[in-house]
Amino acid sequence: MSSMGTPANIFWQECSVGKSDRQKLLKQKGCVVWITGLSGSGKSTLACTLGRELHGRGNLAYILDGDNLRHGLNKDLGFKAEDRAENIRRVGEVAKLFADAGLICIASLISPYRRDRDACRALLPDSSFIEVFMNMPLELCESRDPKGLYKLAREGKIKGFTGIDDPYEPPLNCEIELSPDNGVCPSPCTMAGQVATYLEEKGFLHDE
Ligand SMILES: Nc1ncnc2c1ncn2[C@@H]1O[C@H](COP(=O)(O)OS(=O)(=O)O)[C@@H](OP(=O)(O)O)[C@H]1O
Ligand SMILES: Nc1ncnc2c1ncn2[C@@H]1O[C@H](COP(=O)(O)OP(=O)(O)O)[C@@H](O)[C@H]1O
Repeated sequence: MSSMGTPANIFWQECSVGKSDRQKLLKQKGCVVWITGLSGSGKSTLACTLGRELHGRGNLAYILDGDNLRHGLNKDLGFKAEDRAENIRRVGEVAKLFADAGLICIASLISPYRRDRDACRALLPDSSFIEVFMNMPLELCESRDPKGLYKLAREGKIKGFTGIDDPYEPPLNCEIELSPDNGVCPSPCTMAGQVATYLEEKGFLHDE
């Protein structure tokens, strides 16, 4: 069996209830909000705050958080480039299913490689993959260090830590870039509001 392309002797099964029917039911359009950035840049905080904001507006959203998925679906994966690529590929496929279900899927992962993120983008229909770049300086992320992982990485106790001795490739053409304003990081509510406004303006929060 090949790991690429369409497997032999496998046929696509169509069903009578489709994505547009589900979107009408939910009164919204399925999409993927993909939050990328360094550890400690605020990805999970933004994902949760945005999830809460959308819930308050009556929209159905679901969060796929890298840390959480590594407890189950991706528990067999580590942090080598191939493992990160497989991690992102699986989450991209799951996110695609959630979007097809009609949900606003919020994926929050470091996803350090541009190629892996672009492969996820290519899975989604036009403009329904919204890449949000948490463009926070390494010094800020490291000063937060809520899990103590930067400290361990600096001490050489974790090898291949993103931003320390492993790469992070910033997006070249993301839909939304969030960064400090005059050296101050905007509040989670402000940033979630900015993403929600984008979704509203692009028509994802309604079905018409
Ligand atoms: N080596 C190394 N590099 C980066 N991060 C590490 C590493 N080891 C463990 N962790 C913890 O794993 C969380 C990142 O998981 P992700 O699935 O988002 O990573 S990736 O997208 O596959 O790169 C990440 O969570 P966040 O801090 O929320 O980003 C870390 O807590
Ligand atoms: N906008 C923000 N302003 C101030 N502190 C923040 C903000 N967003 C997140 N934080 C704090 O920074 C730390 C890392 O945030 P987190 O969401 O866990 O980042 P990530 O998921 O990217 O690792 C946490 O302690 C969190 O409370």
